[in-house]
Amino acid sequence: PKIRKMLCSGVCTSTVQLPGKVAVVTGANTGIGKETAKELAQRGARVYLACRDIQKGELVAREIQTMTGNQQVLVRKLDLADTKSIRAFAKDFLAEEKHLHILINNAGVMMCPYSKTADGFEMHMGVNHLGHFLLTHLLLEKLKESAPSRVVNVSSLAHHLGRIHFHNLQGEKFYNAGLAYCHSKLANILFTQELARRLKGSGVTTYSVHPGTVNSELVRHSPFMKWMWWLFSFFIKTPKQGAQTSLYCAITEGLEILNGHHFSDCSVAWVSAQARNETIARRLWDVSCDLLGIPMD
Ligand SMILES: NC(=O)c1ccc[n+]([C@@H]2O[C@H](COP(=O)([O-])OP(=O)(O)OC[C@H]3O[C@@H](n4cnc5c(N)ncnc54)[C@H](OP(=O)(O)O)[C@@H]3O)[C@@H](O)[C@H]2O)c1
Repeated sequence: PKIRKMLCSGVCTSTVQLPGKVAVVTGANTGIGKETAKELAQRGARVYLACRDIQKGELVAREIQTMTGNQQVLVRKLDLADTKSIRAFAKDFLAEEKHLHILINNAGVMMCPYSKTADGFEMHMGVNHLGHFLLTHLLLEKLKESAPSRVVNVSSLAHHLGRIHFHNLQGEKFYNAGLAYCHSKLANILFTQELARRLKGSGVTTYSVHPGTVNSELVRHSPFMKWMWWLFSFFIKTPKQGAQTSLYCAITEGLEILNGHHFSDCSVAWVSAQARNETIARRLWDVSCDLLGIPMD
């Protein structure tokens, strides 16, 4: 238990309550996203579970409603591997809701065999980075109108192994499933830093997080990783523990001065040299806009 406590530190101790606040959590039907949504609902927020599988989402929404007594837990369809679905989600959300105070870009895929999204993007880059990039762009005005508001991008320690190869962003030339995940998690941090720079003074702040090594379904595509997760399951975080840093960045008072920073175990964490490179962050922003057909400013 002592080793586990040491490895699984970082608890969000904030007592902030969230009545009247609106939150969206992507990939909220399982793992870290589900626990993050539960924590937000527990504090009284209206929480949208943005899931690609509505049935799974409804089951979880009922579970959270029963556990927290908060009936304002809603499920909406969002498939980040399809820009049409992202646009439809945003359109309906904007029509339905007056505010958005917390956006948690949590959903993710890891170590998929080479495959493409509906729009032809490599799956890791498409879902983990481009999907959330577009979603955030579409919801940005609402976040600004609702300020103070926050965007939390769930990245990973694995970003240290990532590189942004602009000539091979779609990974077609030399595909490695493990590295493809790392590249997309690096993109999450670069996106956060560029977004923070662009949002300065708007009242919207943004953070990237490493949730820790968490026992979840993320390793579903890799039998080896599944076995490793099983072997070390006693030492790694539970999804509830994994949700703490996202929650910390979403609700902790006074965190605005750390706009754009990366967090792990509810503290500021070190990022790789490439993740600190402003030129790469700006170029990735422009390339992402170009790929998604978003006008560049
Ligand atoms: N677990 C770890 O050790 C760890 C470490 C570092 C970072 N992270 C990050 O933490 C985040 C959450 O991961 P997790 O561990 O909770 O994994 P998980 O249990 O596999 O949950 C991932 C969530 O993302 C959803 N998702 C996948 N593809 C999607 C798509 N195309 N559209 C919409 N939703 C989609 C999944 O939906 P379905 O259930 O429908 O597939 C699921 O709800 C990820 O960004 C991951 O990279 C995890």
